[in-house]
Amino acid sequence: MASLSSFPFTIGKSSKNSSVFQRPNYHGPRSHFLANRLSKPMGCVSFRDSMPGDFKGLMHDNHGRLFLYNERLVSRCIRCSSWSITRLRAKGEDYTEAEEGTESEDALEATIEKSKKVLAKQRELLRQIAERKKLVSSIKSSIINPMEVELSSKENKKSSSNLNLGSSSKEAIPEEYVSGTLSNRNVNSIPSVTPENSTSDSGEWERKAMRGSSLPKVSLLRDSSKQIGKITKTPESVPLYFDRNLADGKKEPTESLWHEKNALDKSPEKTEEVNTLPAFLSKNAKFSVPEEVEDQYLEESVSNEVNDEAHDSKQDDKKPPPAGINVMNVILIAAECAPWSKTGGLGDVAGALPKALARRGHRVMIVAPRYGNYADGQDTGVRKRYQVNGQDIEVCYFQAYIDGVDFVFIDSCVFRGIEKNIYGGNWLDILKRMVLFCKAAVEVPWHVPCGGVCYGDGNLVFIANDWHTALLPVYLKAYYRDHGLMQYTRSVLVIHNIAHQGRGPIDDFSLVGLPEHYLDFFRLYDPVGGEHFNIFAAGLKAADRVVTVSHGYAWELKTREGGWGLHEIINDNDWKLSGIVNGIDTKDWNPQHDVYLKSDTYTNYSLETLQPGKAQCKEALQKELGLPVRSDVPLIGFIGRLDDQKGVDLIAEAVPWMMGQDVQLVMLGTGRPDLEQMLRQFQNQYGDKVRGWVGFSVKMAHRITAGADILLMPSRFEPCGLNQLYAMSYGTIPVVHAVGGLRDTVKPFDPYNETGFGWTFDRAESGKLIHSLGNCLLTYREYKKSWEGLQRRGMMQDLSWDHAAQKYEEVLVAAKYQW
Ligand SMILES: Nc1ncnc2c1ncn2[C@@H]1O[C@H](COP(=O)(O)OP(=O)(O)O[C@H]2O[C@H](CO)[C@@H](O)[C@H](O)[C@H]2O)[C@@H](O)[C@H]1O
Repeated sequence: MASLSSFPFTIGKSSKNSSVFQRPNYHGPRSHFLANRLSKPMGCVSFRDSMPGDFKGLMHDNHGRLFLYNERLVSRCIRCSSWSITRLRAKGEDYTEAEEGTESEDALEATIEKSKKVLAKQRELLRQIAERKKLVSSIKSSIINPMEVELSSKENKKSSSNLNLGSSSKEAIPEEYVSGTLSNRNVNSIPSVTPENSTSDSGEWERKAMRGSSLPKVSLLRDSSKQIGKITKTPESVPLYFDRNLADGKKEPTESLWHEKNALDKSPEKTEEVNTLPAFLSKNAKFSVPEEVEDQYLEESVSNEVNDEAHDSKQDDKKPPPAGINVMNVILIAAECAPWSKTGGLGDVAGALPKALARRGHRVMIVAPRYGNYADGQDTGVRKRYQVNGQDIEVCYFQAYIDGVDFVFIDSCVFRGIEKNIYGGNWLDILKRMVLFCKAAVEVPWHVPCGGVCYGDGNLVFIANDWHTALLPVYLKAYYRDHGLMQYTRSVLVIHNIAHQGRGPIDDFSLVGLPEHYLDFFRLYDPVGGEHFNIFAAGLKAADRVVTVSHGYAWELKTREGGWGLHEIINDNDWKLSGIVNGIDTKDWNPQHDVYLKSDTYTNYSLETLQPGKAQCKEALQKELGLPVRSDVPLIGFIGRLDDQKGVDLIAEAVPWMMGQDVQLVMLGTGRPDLEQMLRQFQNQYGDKVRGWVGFSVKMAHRITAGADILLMPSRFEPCGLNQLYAMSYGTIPVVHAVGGLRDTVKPFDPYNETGFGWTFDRAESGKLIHSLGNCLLTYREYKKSWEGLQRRGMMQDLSWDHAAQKYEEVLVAAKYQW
């Protein structure tokens, strides 16, 4: 750290406006409870985006505790993590008394000296604690050993009677424990796993513990009497709940089924009350925290700090994660998550963004409903009950750790069996499902141990998605932050599609279980709906930050046409809105590895094998769909929901023209019955040229993307659009309406400079579509080199989530420091 004396400043009086930067300086028990939920020291902290302009370029040490910037000394209270800022005075600078006080130069120097001593003492104390922790750790390992030793070999029996402290105890430890090979073989027999066993930073040990799925889930909670979430059964011992009604084929939870199922849920033998905090729905719930819980958090926090200190030297030679000092705990919640549940782009994003954030070093969880009996995910044994419209509904939590991400699936009778129709049922059914989901999701960081440890609320940010989960930021605020809890937890709401808002009559407010004064968050008037209840509106107001999925759409949302009645709220909250273009999951959507191209004469291909590979896929697609197998005919594809948004009617209007061309057209989609019928009709009418596949088939979507030459996306509006991104990465040329994310991502072809990725048209009209498609077909037929150039440029783009994840991180950090 830069020495204080090397700076040309002396300490002056605290700046009057410093309070704007200060978190409340609590020192009572509650505040420690909260402060310690900051989980671990934040490391060095940059305020770039969150501090006012004059704080840019903050200088700081490596542990986030003391910073010097311009004329201010910024320090962080180690006990409660609050910040304080002290104005420094430049040497020789003359301040008036009224402004800066009258401290003498000597007194100020003395203060600096005193601060230095305090810091040195703190360091020394931390060092000592680290030493002791190491000692305790080695004692614990020695205690574990004898149990294993008895099981494994008589030879090592000696060691159990020979427990020594410090280095000598190491001799008693069989080699396998020291080298760490134990975890692969006998992990179930370890009575407890503690952070002290780890050799890396606390974030890392949490992740490592999570990988060992066979570890007893509660073993990391040190003292069962102090556990926050007491789990009384191991996952294996909890019977899976099987709903006969659903097995019998009753799929959609109707109003009566809703009641019926809850009656089942209430059966005493199935109910397993979990003693957890906070339980805001319990009648006796009080927003207070028992002493012992606070103690535990205090202990854990100190332990984390100590571990961090102790491991500093080891970390030095490790490559830090890209997120560096900005590493956070992130919980993304979404109504769908690919590959388990998907009706469109939201599922793709929920399945991929968390992984990209995890690659940057964040601890990331995705929470989604458990619609089916997913093979992935173990029952954590945690049971909770929530009130929804006067009914008491039980949920349980399943958990899996995949690709560095914790997947938590919320299981309840109201979600089960609707994986093919996740937004099915009437408005009230859907609303109740989302209320239940959001109430359960906001408590996940308290109840669901991932790798043995709950996320807690420190350094935590929720990412909610679309109206289905827009209640979460509201619950976070109403149930917690308004009561002084979860003060350091933030929420970000992502707009994937503003056209769906969760609208209902104003009376529906009574269903969401919020205090009366929250009605104004939901109340909205617009000429279409009149005065109504609007969930998206409430989420936009309550969230700390709002993201939408492209820059173009961020702009459109603020217009009367693009905001769908919410433009005024969005304009009012413009300061917290960012546009971030989606990425694609390059594991799933990659022509080189695509699993759906490995059979039925399809083939994987790359930039190097583009021509033969794509030609083979085209031939395979034509065969599979029963179209004439011809390599010279341009094959045009469309994939998407059959509704107004996707501009299917524009394609319909263009079909007669298209059929006059030598082309083939393949359309895959599901949605509005009249549009589905239209697809069937085209196929009947133009059997040798058109195939209309009505249904949802991920396999066909991949195969069309690979086998088609051209992808049509005449969307009337498109927040981002993923199909054009998939198409470009498969060497398929997009022809799109230049709107929202389509305009952002498809740079029009410039034949003079041989740049661009496809064709765009500027108005959602069939004539414009025909014009662009005509130029595209001409290039396909007459300018083979240009065509190949278009394909190659598209494939060479980095469309992965990594770039977008970095942008999300900036938003998360901005939210974190927003007070
Ligand atoms: N019948 C079918 N069979 C198989 N797969 C099908 C299918 N119909 C659609 N799909 C798949 O669903 C996804 C649709 O993604 P989009 O981005 O086009 O859609 P959507 O409008 O749902 O999402 C909203 O959210 C996303 C994510 O932010 C935004 O990109 C988008 O603009 C916004 O409207 C793609 O993976 C596509 O292949």
